[in-house]
Amino acid sequence: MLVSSHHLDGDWNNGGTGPAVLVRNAIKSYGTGGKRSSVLAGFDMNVQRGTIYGLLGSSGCGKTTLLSCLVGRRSLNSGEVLVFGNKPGTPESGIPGPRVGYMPQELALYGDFTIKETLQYFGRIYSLPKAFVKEQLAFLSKLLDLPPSDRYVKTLSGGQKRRVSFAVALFHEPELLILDEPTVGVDPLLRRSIWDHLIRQSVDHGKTVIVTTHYIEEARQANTIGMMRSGRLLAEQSPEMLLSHYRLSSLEDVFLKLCMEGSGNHPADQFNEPVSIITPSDEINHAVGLRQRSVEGHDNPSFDRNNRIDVSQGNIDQQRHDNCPQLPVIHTDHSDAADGVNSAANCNDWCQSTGNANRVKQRKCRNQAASMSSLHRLDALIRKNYLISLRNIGIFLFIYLLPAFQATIFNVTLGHEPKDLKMAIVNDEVNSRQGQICNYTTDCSYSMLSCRYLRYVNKNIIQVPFENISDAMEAGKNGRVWGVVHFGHNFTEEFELRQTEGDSATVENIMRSRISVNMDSSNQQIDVFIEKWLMEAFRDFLTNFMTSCQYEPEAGYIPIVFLDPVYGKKDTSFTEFMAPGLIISIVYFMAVSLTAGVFVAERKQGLLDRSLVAGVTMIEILAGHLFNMFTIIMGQTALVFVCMLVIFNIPCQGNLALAVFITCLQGFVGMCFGLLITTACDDEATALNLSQASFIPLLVMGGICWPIEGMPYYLRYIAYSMPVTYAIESLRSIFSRGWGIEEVDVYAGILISIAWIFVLLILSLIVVRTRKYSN
Ligand SMILES: Nc1ncnc2c1ncn2[C@@H]1O[C@H](COP(=O)(O)OP(=O)(O)OP(=O)(O)O)[C@@H](O)[C@H]1O
Repeated sequence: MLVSSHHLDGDWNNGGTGPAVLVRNAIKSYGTGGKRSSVLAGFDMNVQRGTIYGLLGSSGCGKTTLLSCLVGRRSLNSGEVLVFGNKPGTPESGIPGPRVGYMPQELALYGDFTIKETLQYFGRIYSLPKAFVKEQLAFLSKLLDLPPSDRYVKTLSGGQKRRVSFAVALFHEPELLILDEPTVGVDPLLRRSIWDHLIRQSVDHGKTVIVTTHYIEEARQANTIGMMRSGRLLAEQSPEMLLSHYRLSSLEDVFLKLCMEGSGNHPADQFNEPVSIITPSDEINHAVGLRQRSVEGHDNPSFDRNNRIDVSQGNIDQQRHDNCPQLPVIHTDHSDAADGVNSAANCNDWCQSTGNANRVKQRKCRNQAASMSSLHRLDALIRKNYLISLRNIGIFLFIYLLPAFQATIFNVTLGHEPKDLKMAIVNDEVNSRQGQICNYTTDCSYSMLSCRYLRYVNKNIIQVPFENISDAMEAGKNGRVWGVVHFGHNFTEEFELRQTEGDSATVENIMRSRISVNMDSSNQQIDVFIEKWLMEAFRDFLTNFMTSCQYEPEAGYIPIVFLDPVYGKKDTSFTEFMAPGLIISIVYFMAVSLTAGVFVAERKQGLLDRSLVAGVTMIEILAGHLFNMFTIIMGQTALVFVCMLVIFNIPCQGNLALAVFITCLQGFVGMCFGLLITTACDDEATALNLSQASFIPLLVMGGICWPIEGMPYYLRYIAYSMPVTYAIESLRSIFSRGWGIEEVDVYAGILISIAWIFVLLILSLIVVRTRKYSN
């Protein structure tokens, strides 16, 4: 193969003379079983420090896959990747982290940020000083011809967005730049400017650059070119050597020739000797000239800003900088962040001890130390989340107010008595054909008692008189009335006989003294209400009649009486029964869907990959979201309680603070469940579907709208194993019984909610640790 003569066991720790990146026999495939597709098939690569490496290959040959393995976002199936002598992803490698600047192929920017805010976000992630951020912003704006920094990213053209994306990769001046097609959509002048910058970064500052490009000819400006096909390296040499060896004038022709020579499987192994440099185009002349001038000094004022400092200290500083991250790292069993801090602290000590660090080097050391701080990154993430919320203030307010709005809808619509229910009344006691009308008596006379009874029927029932039972039944069948109430011809006489006969009343007498009702029982709730009202009407009628006859009012009524309730009040409304369940379910489900949606949206927006490569851990990203969600849940809970208790007067007999606490806990349970969904799902739709799928089972089985005692026994076990069930019982006990935390029904809800939070968090962490996330 046409390769330069570096060895696998390069001198990694001799002050930075070993290869920056080394890949050996890399194998990577996607999918499993029959769907398995091989992307890297024994790929080798050797990138020297302080050089530019142009990686060329046809679309889909695995370039992006390789780069994602270099930045620690993916891992190989087998083979070895070493970056600065360490495996990416290990704490000692510093990658992901500030040592690498990554420009992914996707834009990986927040549309809602301005250019300035985008760079400020990364400034915070890397803990860069404000003055440096400002300086870099001005410098990169000029270099990359960026639009005004207060322009929102979403309003930029495709090319402008790519330049902003490029600026992000360059921003913290990393040791290793990994750029996936940085010059796509960039005009030729700007492209030259970008390459000039890359060359200066490599020559003057010893930065290593790996760049993929589809513009094969622009790769002539690289020190080394790696030509790749079908997951293998066809050649790895300087562009000049490639051109001269094949005696061709363009790299494109070389690539074609290489592909044809061995169909990508038999690289030109025969060639190993250096050959004379051919520089046929102006571009190459320019590039070579630039490299030359860069070594000697500077000719481009736009780069003099901080390069002068580095050039003066050139090699010494570079060696120190290279050494920094390779200082011994204290290995602990703590988190990545802790390891990172140790590593950074060692570096910082070393840098300070030299006593010779110039401004730039001090900054780098400081950056490296501080950027490892998890708190800084968390701060950056939390600010970013709030900024995004503010940028979408309409949606944000909607989210904040939605639970209160839902609670309002619940109170306005549910639990009220149905009104204007038509009932057919067939009263054969009153012969209207003969001009008879109801005689409403109030004394003790047994006269037209049917009419007297009907006066006590609840006003929510509209009495519709019918001549005969068949017409009334027909109206019932047609849905014009909810039922038929029928009094026989001699209802009053039969009723009187039954009263006087008492226990000796005959069956015929009993049958004829009844008020018979046929209900349309298709609507259970209406059926229950009408039945209740007709029964109540009879009780009131009888009480009135007995009183007027100076009998004991309750003498003729069924001998069961409901006295004052132990807890609550008589006729507790359905609204009051449902309120605790509703409060919990609203807060819980808002938390589930918000958390599930927000993180997947973050992945979709694209900055996730970039943040992760910058050294932000998945746990920090999740913690940032949880912090933002926490404030939202607190606000939502407060608004729901105000709505329920103050506006709609739902009574709370117990400790309000305890009720709010349990509700907030349930919000956190929902948040953790959302977190689990979000960590397990790859796309927004699946995450939202999953969160919605959990809605109905919880609603019907959590005891929100139906008592758990009404469920089959086997279902009760499932119901009680749900996260909301005990909390709803707790809240109900506080609301209607006024119970405190000493009661088992109340503290069970608290303890079980806390247990759920832990279980869901641990499951989420397990998923996070076992998965690699990408946009
Ligand atoms: N997550 C994935 N799951 C399955 N296949 C994938 C995945 N990512 C990439 N691939 C496949 O792997 C192959 C290599 O993809 P990769 O993105 O690395 O190519 P590339 O060389 O960067 O292409 P381009 O130049 O067009 O960006 C492609 O066939 C692609 O479809």
